[in-house]
Amino acid sequence: MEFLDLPPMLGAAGRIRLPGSKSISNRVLLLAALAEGETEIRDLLLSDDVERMLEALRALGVAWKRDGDSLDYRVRGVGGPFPVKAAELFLGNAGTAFRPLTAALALSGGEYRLSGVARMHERPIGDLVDALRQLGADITCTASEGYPPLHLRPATICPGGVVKVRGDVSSQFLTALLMALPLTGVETTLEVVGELISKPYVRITLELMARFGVEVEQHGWTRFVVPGGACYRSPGTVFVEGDASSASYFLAAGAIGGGPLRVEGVGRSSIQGDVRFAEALGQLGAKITMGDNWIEAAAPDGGVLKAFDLDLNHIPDAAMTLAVLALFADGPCRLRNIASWRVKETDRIAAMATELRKLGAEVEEGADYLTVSRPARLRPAAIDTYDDHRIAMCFSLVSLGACRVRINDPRCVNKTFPGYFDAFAQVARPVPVLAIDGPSASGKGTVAARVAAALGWHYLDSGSLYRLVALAAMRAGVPLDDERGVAALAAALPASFEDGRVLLSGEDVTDGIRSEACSVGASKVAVLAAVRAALFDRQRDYRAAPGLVAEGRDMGSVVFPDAGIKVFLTASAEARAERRYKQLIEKGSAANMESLLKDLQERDARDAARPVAPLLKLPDAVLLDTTERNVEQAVAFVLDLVRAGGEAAG
Ligand SMILES: Nc1ncnc2c1ncn2[C@@H]1O[C@H](COP(=O)(O)OP(=O)(O)OP(=O)(O)O)[C@@H](O)[C@H]1O
Ligand SMILES: Nc1ccn([C@H]2C[C@H](O)[C@@H](COP(=O)(O)O)O2)c(=O)n1
Repeated sequence: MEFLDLPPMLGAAGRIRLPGSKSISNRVLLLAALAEGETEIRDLLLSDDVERMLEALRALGVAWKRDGDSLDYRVRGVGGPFPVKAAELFLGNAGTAFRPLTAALALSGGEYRLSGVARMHERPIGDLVDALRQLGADITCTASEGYPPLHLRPATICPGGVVKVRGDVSSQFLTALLMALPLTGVETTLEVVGELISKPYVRITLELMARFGVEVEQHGWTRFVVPGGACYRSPGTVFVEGDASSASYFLAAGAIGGGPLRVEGVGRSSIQGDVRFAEALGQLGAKITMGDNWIEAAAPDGGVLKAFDLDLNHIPDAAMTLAVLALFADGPCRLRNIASWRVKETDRIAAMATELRKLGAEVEEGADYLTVSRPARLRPAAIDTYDDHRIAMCFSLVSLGACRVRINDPRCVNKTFPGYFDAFAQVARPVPVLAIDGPSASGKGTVAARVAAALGWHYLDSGSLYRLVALAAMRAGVPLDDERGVAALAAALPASFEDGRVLLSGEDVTDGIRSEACSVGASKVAVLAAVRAALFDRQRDYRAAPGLVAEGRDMGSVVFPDAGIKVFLTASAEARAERRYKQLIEKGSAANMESLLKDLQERDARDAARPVAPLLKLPDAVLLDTTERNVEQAVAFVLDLVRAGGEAAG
């Protein structure tokens, strides 16, 4: 499974230009296709769901053209029902394509088969099918009644009168009927049965239909009269707003990551309901400012968001972002009236509850609500994303809680925001890491500890972990080449570090792990892949604000490959043996230069030749050879490098 590891972040600020709105893009494409005349669509969203709509339109006889590599498209409308009367359409998991196309095709007098991915076939469409059958449409649910795939056959459509449609499962059913009914040319009334959910999305539909020349008479949220004799006409050019649901992740990042963080492409004049996410964020204490086409968020005074209890029926998609923000609030939070989450890309109530719990949150899940209580400390976790773009995007925010997080299958964001993680990386500042790797006795430990002290950063001596594992194995009588046995010890290593002392099960072993037996043992257990894997997360947990200096053999290559500065610190084998010799003599231990040099060369060879995480100088590491440099000079060199942002050369 592909995954993306996000390190803990220090904060987030900056500006993001949002991709186009998915809801507007797919509605405008369909309206432009059914309209008379050519429509120029600017800033269309480029994503999987929009691709599905574009492919379907082409298969249905609608000519469209992209202007070079831009986000601008020209659609030549067919001025009525689709001209192609037989087609098989695969619509992935795009609800905004599947539902409206079902309605438009049911009224187009052809034979069509519509299918999608497995999850699409679990998402209900029965309410829309029932409504279309009232008009005379011939629709068969080929696998299971009420669910895709669908088979549509030519039928005698009898428009006019009143068509009833349920509005309490998905507002897309009403949207689909509203957009398709002008194809009949006959005035028809839609009556909503049950409480209409996600009303702002219906508002987008009505607003866009009006731009294409069809004004629907609206009676509250229960009756909609689609006029007779009306047909869609191209308005010429349509600009697609930025996606307000996508804006939610960045506004949230500004609120928990300090900010200010500005999103461009949506604002006060937006027709998307999800701009009201900003209002909700304001209720949590975030500082929100807004212009016609932008919104900016910054952390509340005091830095902590207020706990909330909100009805989120009007912003079901952006509400997922609030579920993650509950991890940053000062008390238990409740998200109410979100039953529609159950029939989205996945059962989002169940999925969010499961993933929030992995982070240590206490979550209560109801039919249409979630309550979330943050843990005292977030626990790093691998988040499953259920092929749901919004789960991937909203859980990226966890990294702003001083917590590393793994996002499994991160490409699922392609559904609506293919460049999401690049955009997130533009505004989120990771906790910096300085990685110092090099051979034994090169001076890494001495230099790293001094640099860390000078910067006020944390310090990781990764070699001491391998030394501790070797010591624990020798004490437990586990052979050093017993990979499973040693890895089991490494996974549960009862080690701690206090004021420069190293403790194993509470016993001070600071000097003990520096013995030659432990040095040789460490280099033996370090070749075992399972041991390295067992220590991997433990090392990554050292990354904490304000920064980390990590030293060892694979800090820059494996444990912190995204380290901002990488140093390869070395010295000639003779210089290193001499330093080790002096070190031992000063401690009152016996030492022999010749055997020290031989041991060191053997260990160098073992560290460099092992197949897992071998010691090597990475192309992006700065070489620091200390053969002719003393400790102070080496420390000054590294500090200069940090101050220059890692650009100086060795
Ligand atoms: N540039 C230097 N010049 C002279 N002596 C140095 C220099 N750097 C470190 N030393 C000395 O060399 C000895 C070994 O250094 P240190 O323990 O920091 O190396 P190391 O690379 O961390 O070793 P190991 O990998 O075995 O833990 C120490 O006594 C240290 O004071
Ligand atoms: N990241 C690391 C750190 C250390 N090792 C190995 C290499 C040595 O043989 C042993 C002890 O390390 P030292 O204290 O000398 O730095 O552990 C490693 O493989 N990877």
